Amino acid sequence: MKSIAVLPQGSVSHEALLHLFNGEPVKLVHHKLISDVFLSTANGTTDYSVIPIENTIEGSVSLHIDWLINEVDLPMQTEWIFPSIQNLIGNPREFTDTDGNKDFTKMVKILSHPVAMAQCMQFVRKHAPWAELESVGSTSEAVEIVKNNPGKGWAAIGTALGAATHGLEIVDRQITDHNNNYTRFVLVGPQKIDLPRSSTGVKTSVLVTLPEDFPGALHQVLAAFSWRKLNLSRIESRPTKKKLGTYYFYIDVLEPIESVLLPGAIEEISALGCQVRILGSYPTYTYEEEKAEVQ
Ligand SMILES: O=C(O)C(=O)C[C@]1(C(=O)O)C=C[C@@H](O)C=C1
Repeated sequence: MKSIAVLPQGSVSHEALLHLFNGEPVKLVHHKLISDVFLSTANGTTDYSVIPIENTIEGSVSLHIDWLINEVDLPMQTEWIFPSIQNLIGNPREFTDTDGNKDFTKMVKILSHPVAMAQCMQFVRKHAPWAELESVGSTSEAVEIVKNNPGKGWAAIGTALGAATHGLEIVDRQITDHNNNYTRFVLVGPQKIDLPRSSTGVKTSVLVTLPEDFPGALHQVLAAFSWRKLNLSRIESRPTKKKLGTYYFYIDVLEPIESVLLPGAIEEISALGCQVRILGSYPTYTYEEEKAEVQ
């Protein structure tokens, strides 16, 4: 049975993983921090790690992309999209007035994962702008902390599964600022994986470092893809962390690495003096509702 490292039970990552495996038995190894999720597969304890890398509202989860680039050498083996549905979770009796109406004036503190918190900032500013905000390692850790601190006016932003896991109630349902809130997850690990569902596409993620003092280098890199009509779905720059003003370009190409034209493009880019690293070439799975909304 495959073993998979993932954030704690009831996190969005956990929900997303259950969706991807669609009932196929897997051994889950939960970790409080995403760094430990990465390290678990990097040091061989688990076969794969679940990593959130991009969100509709918040954009790239930069910390996780930086880990993939700088801290570990774990190929991406699959990518899938899953909705992040966030709720306000706590003990409703703490947030109800004497007439039984919702009353957030006693909300002292709201805890969540920083990405989940950012997805709900309009709600927070509107209903409890006075509340202290505290970031923790996952939405489910936030729920657990609230559960362990009753009567203090604390609430968590998290999933319905997180509320059920820790025996707390949903005070307000679906509080995300935009309805179409999806997260792109990747499964990283040394081995390819076969999944019990059919993929919706294939992608290759490439990391390109440009040579210094080469005017027009990025233009030439992009030209190597464009004249071959290789479709790019994302390009993003990240600091190399080695010298101020030097960047990697993270590029997603909608082709498998073994396609006819992609190896030629990579050769051409290397010949320009760029360093090229393949982060993975893998199947992608689109969430059905998201596909319908985008079309
Ligand atoms: O805290 C969680 O529940 C997570 O799975 C982490 C995470 C993230 O790192 O982006 C995953 C998806 C959500 O959109 C918000 C938080």
